[in-house]
Amino acid sequence: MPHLLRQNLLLPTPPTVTLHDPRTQLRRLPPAYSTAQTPYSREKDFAPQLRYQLELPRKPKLRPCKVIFVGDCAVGKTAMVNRFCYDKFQSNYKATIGVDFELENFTILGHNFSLEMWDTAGQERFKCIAGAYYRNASVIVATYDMSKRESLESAKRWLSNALNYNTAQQPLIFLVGTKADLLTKEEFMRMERVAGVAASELQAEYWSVSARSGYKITEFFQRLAALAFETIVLQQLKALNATTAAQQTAQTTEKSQTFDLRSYFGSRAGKQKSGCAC
Ligand SMILES: Nc1nc2c(ncn2[C@@H]2O[C@H](COP(=O)(O)OP(=O)(O)OP(=O)(O)O)[C@@H](O)[C@H]2O)c(=O)[nH]1
Repeated sequence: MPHLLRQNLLLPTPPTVTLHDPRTQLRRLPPAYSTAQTPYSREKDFAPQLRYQLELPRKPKLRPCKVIFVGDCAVGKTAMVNRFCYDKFQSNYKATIGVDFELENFTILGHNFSLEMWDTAGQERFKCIAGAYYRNASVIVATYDMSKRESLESAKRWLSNALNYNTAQQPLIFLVGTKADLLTKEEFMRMERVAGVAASELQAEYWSVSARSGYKITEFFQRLAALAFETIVLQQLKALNATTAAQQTAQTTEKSQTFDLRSYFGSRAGKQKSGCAC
C-alpha cells in the first residue's frame, strides 16, 4: 500500500542509505584475548605517537594490508573469514581451491584502512602453490581446530613455512583456535593452556574463537585490524624520520663542504694577492 501511495502522489523514491558497519569503525585499540598471551600492545588505547602522527598535515599513505590465513584443511579458516565478512556460517564443508580472497574496509581513527584477507587452502596438494601467496604478508593467522589437538602441531609448521616467505619484514602473528563451541568447558580450558604455551613459543597473540556461534570473531578481527594499522603507521613514521635525518645529515655535510671550498679559494686568493706563489 505505501508503494501505491507513493506512485499516486508521485513522491520520489527515498535514496538508499548505506550505514557504516559499526564493527569496522575503531577509535580505540581493542584489547587482546588475554593480556598474558600477547607479545603486542597491552595498552587500552593506541600509542600516543600514532595519534600525533595522524594529526600531522602529511597524512600516511595506507596500502591495503595483506593478511594470510594458514592451517590444516577443514580447521575453519574460511568459516572464520565468512563469519566476520558476511555474518554467515555454513556447516557443509567445501574445501578451498588454491586461495580465496576477501577485502574488508575499516575506518580507524577516521582513516580508511583495508584488510586483504588471503584464505589459503589447507589441503596438501595445494601446499606447493601456497608459498606464492605468502609473500609480503603483514599479518599471519596460524589456525588450528581446538577439537583436534594434532592440528595445533600442524599450525606451527604452517606458520614456519609462511615465515620463510616473509624474511624481509616482521609480520604480526596470531595463533587462533577455532570451533570452541565443540568443546566442554574442561576441554576448552585444557586446550587453551596447551595452545597458550605454543603461542608464547611462536611469539604469537592467542585467540580462541567459534565461527558457528560467533564467539570472539568480531573482537579478533577488530584487534587484528587495529594492531596492523598501528604497526604500519608507526613503521612509516620511523621510515620518514630516518629519511629526514639522512637528508639533514646530507645537507649539513654539503654546507660544510661549501664552506671549506669557499675558505680554501678565499685563502688562495688572499695568498695570490699577497704575492705568495705556493
Ligand atoms: N562446529 C563448528 N564447525 C565449524 C566451525 N568453523 C568451521 N566449522 C566447520 O568445519 C568445516 C571446515 O571449515 P572451513 O572453514 O571450510 O575450513 P578451512 O580451514 O577453510 O578448510 P580448507 O579450505 O580445506 O583449508 C566446515 O564443515 C565448517 O562448517 C566452528 O566454529 N564450529
